[in-house]
Amino acid sequence: MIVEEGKVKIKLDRDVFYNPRMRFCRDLDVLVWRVLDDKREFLDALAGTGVRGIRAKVEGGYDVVYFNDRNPKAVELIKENMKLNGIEAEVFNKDANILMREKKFWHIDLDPFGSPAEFMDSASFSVKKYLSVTATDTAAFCGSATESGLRKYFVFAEMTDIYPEIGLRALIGYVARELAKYEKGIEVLVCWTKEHYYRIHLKVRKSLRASKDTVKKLGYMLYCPNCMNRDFVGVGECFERCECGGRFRIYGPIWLGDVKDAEIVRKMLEYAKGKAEKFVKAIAEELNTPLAYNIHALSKKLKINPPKMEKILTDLRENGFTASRVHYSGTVLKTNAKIVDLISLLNS
Ligand SMILES: C[S@@+](CC[C@H](N)C(=O)[O-])C[C@H]1O[C@@H](n2cnc3c(N)ncnc32)[C@H](O)[C@@H]1O
Repeated sequence: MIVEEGKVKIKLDRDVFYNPRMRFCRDLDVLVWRVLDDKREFLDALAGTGVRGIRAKVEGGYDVVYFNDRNPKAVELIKENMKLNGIEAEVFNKDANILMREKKFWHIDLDPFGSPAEFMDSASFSVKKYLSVTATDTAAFCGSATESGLRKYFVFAEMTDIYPEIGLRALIGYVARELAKYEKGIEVLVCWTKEHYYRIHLKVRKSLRASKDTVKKLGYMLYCPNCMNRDFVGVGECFERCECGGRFRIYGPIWLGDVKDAEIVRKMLEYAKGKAEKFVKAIAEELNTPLAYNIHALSKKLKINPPKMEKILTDLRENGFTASRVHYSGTVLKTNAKIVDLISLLNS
């Protein structure tokens, strides 16, 4: 069977993984790859059918693409798919960790089954400029599988009303920590969460300065289960009890820095169409702050009917606060307002 995706054709095989549900993710990836300015080479490290690498070459504008998969059947299929799309590239049949230890790559794409953990050390060693990572074990990052998050990533989280925000930032924070071991720092170009996965695109810079700056952007969310208050502190910072008297829970480490490069997202919008345009617009309009609230969860706690999102956003802005929607939920907003200010607006 052959499927069409974007501008490419992909032959499928029942012994090689291909998920049609990730097509939208790959459509967004193509937008990112198109707007990067320094495209030297791209490693599709866990390639499956080769769809990502083929789209990186045909639609993303990469001259040199490498493919790798340890499944020999995937390697055969990648070669057939390269022919089908008229492209030439080197295809490796190795354990991705070995390949990334043997050779350094400009742009590495990691699209594993579930967790990226087993590949992060070698990818961090190898990567020179760009790193794209998928994680589908969202439960470990967002707090619904707390023990697994601790074991795999040394991230402690529990479920809160803004678990997608915390999960995505926990993944970025984890990848940043892995890179920092090799004196590499990051900037987040763009990232998103949708359905069952997180996807992050990072610019990597190798320098002591960059890695020091990156580590300074790691920290924790303080969350009071009693009153739903939340705050953020850097590593080593002191905190006190919540104003309500409740004891804070500490979730993290998570990334507290920006979650997008506005210029990259603006350029992505120039090419985005239809569903992708709507999604990228939502990312563009979202504030960079980690301070987010789920208005429905908060309204339930206050025993009031949740207001229309547009109304509460307007109220916040009219009262001098920043406010935006988020790309991953219709009931979550971001703002610089403290919970007491938000509650007083919700109650007014
Ligand atoms: C989720 S699939 C990749 C899907 C593909 N990137 C796509 O967009 O359709 C993960 C792939 O990684 C391969 N894989 C798993 N562990 C690996 C390893 N240690 N080294 C190399 N390939 C590996 C599997 O054979 C599988 O094809």
